[in-house]
Amino acid sequence: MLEVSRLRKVYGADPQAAPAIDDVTFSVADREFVCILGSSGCGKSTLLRCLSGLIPATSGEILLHGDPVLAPPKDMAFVFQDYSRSLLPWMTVARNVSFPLRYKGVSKEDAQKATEEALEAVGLSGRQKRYPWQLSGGMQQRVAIARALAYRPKILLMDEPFASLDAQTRFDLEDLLLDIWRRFDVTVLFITHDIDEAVYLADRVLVLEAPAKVALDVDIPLPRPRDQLKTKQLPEFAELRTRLFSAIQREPAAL
Ligand SMILES: Nc1ncnc2c1ncn2[C@@H]1O[C@H](COP(=O)(O)OP(=O)(O)OP(=O)(O)O)[C@@H](O)[C@H]1O
Repeated sequence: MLEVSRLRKVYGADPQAAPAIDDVTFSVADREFVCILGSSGCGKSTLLRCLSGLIPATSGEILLHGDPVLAPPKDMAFVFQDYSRSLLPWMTVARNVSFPLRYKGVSKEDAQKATEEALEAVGLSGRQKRYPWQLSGGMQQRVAIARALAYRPKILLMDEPFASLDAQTRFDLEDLLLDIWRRFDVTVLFITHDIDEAVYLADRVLVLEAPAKVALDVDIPLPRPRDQLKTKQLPEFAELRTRLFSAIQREPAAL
């Protein structure tokens, strides 16, 4: 369980500066898939960076399984939008996936096994000896996902991981992620500004409004497994999309 209460973040030392996050409270249950939706600049990435322990909050509390998050927790992994900067170009695909495991104290044999399993899960078994720059953008993002998976996280934080990919690759990776989420029993917190993506993936969608306040918390009761065509044709899908779209446009009627 992840619990966020009264979180506030002001960048810099000036206490009068506008907050990037004002007053955010929510919780995420174990194995839940939660999407965070909000317009550009409303504080989504700042929120994720605070949750990951990469930057300190100005005030408020983040608890992961009851423990305060003050630094990146061991059982948390991240996938960011910019895969080209998160993969190390001088390391092979296999090394990119396995190197964080050394810092976790995993033996060489176990790291190799976890790497092979993770690369298989993302459909890249045959590319272990390639370098990231020899792969397409979608494949590079699969490597980043494999690296997160090999780490065996209990919670996966993803910051617009598919935003810079073409539509077909994006749909494929959304389905891959749902499959992985089901198989690996992981909690996922996924940031996006794509309403369809949020509704398609999530159990629950939180809408943030600037400066990062939770404006809406919506359950997504669509049946699983989901299907890119059939799920998106459901009338409930269209209703949820309209409701979230109105909330993002800040139409009071929708809130
Ligand atoms: N390192 C920083 N120093 C100062 N201000 C920052 C910093 N990072 C972000 N901000 C400010 O905090 C606010 C929220 O930014 P953030 O990147 O969290 O928004 P976002 O919702 O993720 O945006 P986008 O969807 O465009 O990525 C913005 O006003 C931004 O200018």
